[in-house]
Amino acid sequence: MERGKDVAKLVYTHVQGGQFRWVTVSTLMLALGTILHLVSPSVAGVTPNWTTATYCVAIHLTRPTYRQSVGIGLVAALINVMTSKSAFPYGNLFSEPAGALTCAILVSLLGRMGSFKLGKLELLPFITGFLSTVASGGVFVTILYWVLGLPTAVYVNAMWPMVLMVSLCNGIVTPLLYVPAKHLFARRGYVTDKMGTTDSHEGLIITPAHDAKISIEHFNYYYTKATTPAIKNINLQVNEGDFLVVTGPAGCGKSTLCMAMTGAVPKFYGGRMEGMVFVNGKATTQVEIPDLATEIGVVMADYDTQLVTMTVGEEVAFAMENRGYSPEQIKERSAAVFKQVGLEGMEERKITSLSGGQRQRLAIASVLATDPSILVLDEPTSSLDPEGTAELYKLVGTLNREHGITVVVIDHDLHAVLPYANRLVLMVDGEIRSDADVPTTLRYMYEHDIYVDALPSIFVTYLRLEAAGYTFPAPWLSVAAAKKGLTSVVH
Ligand SMILES: Nc1ncnc2c1ncn2[C@@H]1O[C@H](COP(=O)(O)OP(=O)(O)OP(=O)(O)O)[C@@H](O)[C@H]1O
Repeated sequence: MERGKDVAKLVYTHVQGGQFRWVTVSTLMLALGTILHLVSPSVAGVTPNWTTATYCVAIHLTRPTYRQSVGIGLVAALINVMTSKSAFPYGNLFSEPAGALTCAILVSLLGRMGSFKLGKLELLPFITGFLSTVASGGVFVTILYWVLGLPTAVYVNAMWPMVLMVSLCNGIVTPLLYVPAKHLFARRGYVTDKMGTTDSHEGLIITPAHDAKISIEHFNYYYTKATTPAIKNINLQVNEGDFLVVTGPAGCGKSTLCMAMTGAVPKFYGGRMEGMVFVNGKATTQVEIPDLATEIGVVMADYDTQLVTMTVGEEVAFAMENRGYSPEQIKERSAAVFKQVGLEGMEERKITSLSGGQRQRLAIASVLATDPSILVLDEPTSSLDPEGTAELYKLVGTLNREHGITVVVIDHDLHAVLPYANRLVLMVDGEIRSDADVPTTLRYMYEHDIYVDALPSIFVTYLRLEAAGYTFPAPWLSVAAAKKGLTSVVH
């Protein structure tokens, strides 16, 4: 274990696609393999085993675990069984997992021994393409020999030579597929140009400098392939009980900051991160995204995409089932959460029959189900009408004040949310320009002419009257505050 790592010097690079990268890449490669398998002609009865060649490429590029590799092999086997014209294709169910496992073992063992190169040519895809096909073909013909009771002479003199010929073909086609696939996926950010450059913070002890619910320290972030950072040197602490609003012009980095709080930046989006984001004292690079979700619940602007079941009750239960709650716990917690968000009695309703505002509440209920202490809402009102917006923020304000949930809201539309906020952060071009109480940041925006369109008109009126020489006991963030202020002047 390394101790005392300076957070300002931490760097973490990650490839895009996170923990599901191997699924994406192997699915695309197997789809290509299936097409090639269906269209490629055979020369003198010999054709490459395209399925094996394509999953070898996927395993090379993403380096899945042995178990994941066997899974890739099983998917390949099912494709082969379904597309095969052979009388007994079921041997594939054993042969393809064996081929995929052989490839994974070779990539892992030989990869550790360094790069095998002949000039610029990488030899590893040739070796794995050949030997994985020997393994998979060998298992396949051996099963065929046993099941069909074929003569040993046929097995030795016809089947094995055929396996070796196909393996040789695969030794040639695997590198031919590997090179363009590597460049293509690297261009999309799914694999790094140099395999093995993904950093790991495993084993490091990384501690926050601040005792906050969320502590963002010396944080810079570059999206994959970006040359300029989307987030620049951010230091921000969200304290327990805060209702923090983050605002700023389009493209200033608000959503990126929000995703960094959930660990999705950089663990899902990939890219390069400097510094650290801590949630409840844990470095986000050292916690898996689903584990972080029990501490920090996130509702996105397109909240409908977060709803995956048919009924309201199932939606909230689903979140808890995934976290291993017992049926009794699910019942008890569901009732509490529906009460919190004001959806009691709607458990049996179809989600499609709910209004936009109700679906938004349901999305909040399902993230609250696992009892996170922090709630992050990224532009939650973008598809709500003014009434729905007001109701939503009333609910979030109650969750904050009465249930002690720390809240971070990202929004353009400030007038509805600010009456509940205790802090307002202004971001411009990836940087924080103001982090203060609400009136101070609003005044900063007005005086520096930054994003003034978002200023609540009541506050602008207050500032104009103040500039004209009137003084009021408190700034105006609501009509009620303005009435109070005006009354104090008149009387
Ligand atoms: N997946 C991505 N890949 C590459 N660049 C991205 C990606 N998402 C955002 N960016 C870039 O990062 C910068 C910050 O974007 P972000 O979405 O965080 O801003 P925002 O303030 O939330 O914008 P908006 O208010 O329009 O939602 C922008 O320049 C954007 O183009």
